[in-house]
Amino acid sequence: MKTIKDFNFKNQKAIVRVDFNVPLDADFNVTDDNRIVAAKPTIEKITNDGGIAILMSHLGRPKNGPEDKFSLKHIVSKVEEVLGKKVTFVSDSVGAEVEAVVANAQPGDVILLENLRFYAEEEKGDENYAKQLANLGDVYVNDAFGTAHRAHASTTIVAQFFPENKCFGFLLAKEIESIDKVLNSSEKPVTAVLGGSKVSSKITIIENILDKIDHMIIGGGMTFTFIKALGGNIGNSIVEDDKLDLALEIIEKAKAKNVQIHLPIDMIIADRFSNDANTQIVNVNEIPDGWQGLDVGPKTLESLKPVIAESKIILWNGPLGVFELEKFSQGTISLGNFIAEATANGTFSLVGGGDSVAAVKQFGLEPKMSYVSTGGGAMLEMLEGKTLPGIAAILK
Ligand SMILES: Nc1ncnc2c1ncn2[C@@H]1O[C@H](COP(=O)(O)OP(=O)(O)O)[C@@H](O)[C@H]1O
Ligand SMILES: O=C(OP(=O)(O)O)[C@H](O)COP(=O)(O)O
Repeated sequence: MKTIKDFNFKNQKAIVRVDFNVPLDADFNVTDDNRIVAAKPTIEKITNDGGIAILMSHLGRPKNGPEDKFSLKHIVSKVEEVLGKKVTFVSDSVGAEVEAVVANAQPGDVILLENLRFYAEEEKGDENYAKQLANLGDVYVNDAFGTAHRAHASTTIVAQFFPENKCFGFLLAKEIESIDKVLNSSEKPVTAVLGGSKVSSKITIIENILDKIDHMIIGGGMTFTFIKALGGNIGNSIVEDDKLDLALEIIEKAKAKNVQIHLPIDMIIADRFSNDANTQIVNVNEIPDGWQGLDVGPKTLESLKPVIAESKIILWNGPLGVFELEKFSQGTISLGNFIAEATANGTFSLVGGGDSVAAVKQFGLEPKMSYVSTGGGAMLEMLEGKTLPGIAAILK
C-alpha cells in the first residue's frame, strides 16, 4: 500500500483530494471541523517537506453549477485556523486562474480550490475534467475517506494520470488499517455492535462480518424484526415484516458459525415517540399494543457489560436506542461508556457510520474510542465488503 510516507514532496506540487464536506450553520460557520483536523497531518507532511499542497474537495450536493451557499470560501478561515497558516483560496477548480495561482506558489504554500461539484463533470467522472485537475500537480494524494465510495473525477478517475506518483494520505491509510484490524484480526474475541433503525440497511454488513466475529450485539430498531420473528410481542415498535425470515436465517447462520448473538432482554417502552411520553420497562418480547420500544433496558445493559469488557476488538455501528431523545439515550450512552472502559484497558474500538459517530460526539465519548471514522457511507460500504473506487484507484 503506497502511502504518503513513501514520498518526499520537496519542490513537488501535490494535488490532494480531501473531504472538507463539513457541516455549516446558518451563518456559514463550520460546526464540526473533524474532517479538516483529520487531514492536517497529510497537508503538513507535504508542506514540511517543502512541497505545495493543492487541496480539492466538494461541499454539499450542488446540482446547478456555482452557488454561494456551497462555496468552499466559507471554510477557508477554519482551514487556516486548523493549519495555523495562510491558505490561498481560488474561486475555481480548473482553468487559467487556478493555473496562475499554482504557477506562482512557493514551497510550503497551501492552496484550496473551489467546490469541485460546481462542475457536473466531477460527479460524472469526466476524464477531461480529471486531466485538467491532474495537470496541476506532480503527485496525487487521496485523503478523502468520506468520499472514497464515489467514483468521481477527483476521487478515482484522476488517479489514472499518475501511474507512479499516487498514494494514500495518512487519514485514508488509517481508516483502511482500522477496518482491517476489525475484519482481519488475529486477536479474539471480536464483537460487533449493530444498532440503528432497520435490518434492511445492515443486512449486507451482517452477512459480510459473520465470518469474522465472535459476538454480535443487536440493538436499536432492528431488534424488533428479530424479536417478532422469534414469536415475541413487539407492540407498536418499528418492524420490517418482510424481513422476518431473513432475521431467522441470520440467527441460524450465526449459530452455524459459532457467533453468539445478543438480543436485548428488556426494553424501555413509550406510549409515543416523544421525550414527554409515558414509559415503562418490560421484557423485550412482552411489549403491549400501543407501546413501542425506544431504548434497551437495564437488564440488557448489565448483560452486555461483560461481553464488551472481554472483547479484544469492538466494532460499533448504530445506536442502541433513539439517542436523539434524552429519555431514550441511556442505552447508547452506557454502551459507549462500556466500550470506553474496555478501550482504556487495551481493547481496539472502532466506531463508524453516520448516527453512531454523531452519538459518540454528542456524548463526549470520541476521545475515548480507539478510532472514530470520518466516513459515513464510505465506512458502511467497506463493512459490507465492497471495494471502494477511491481506494482501488490508488492500488491499481
Ligand atoms: N428502538 C428504536 N426505534 C426507532 N428508531 C430507533 C430505535 N433505536 C434507534 N433508532 C434510530 O436509528 C437511527 C440510526 O440508525 P442508522 O442510520 O441505521 O445508524 P447509523 O447511521 O449509525 O448506521 C437513529 O436515528 C435512532 O434514533
Ligand atoms: O459526507 C459524506 O458522506 P457521509 O454523510 O455518508 O459521511 C461525504 O462527503 C460524501 O458526500 P456525498 O454523499 O454527497 O457523496
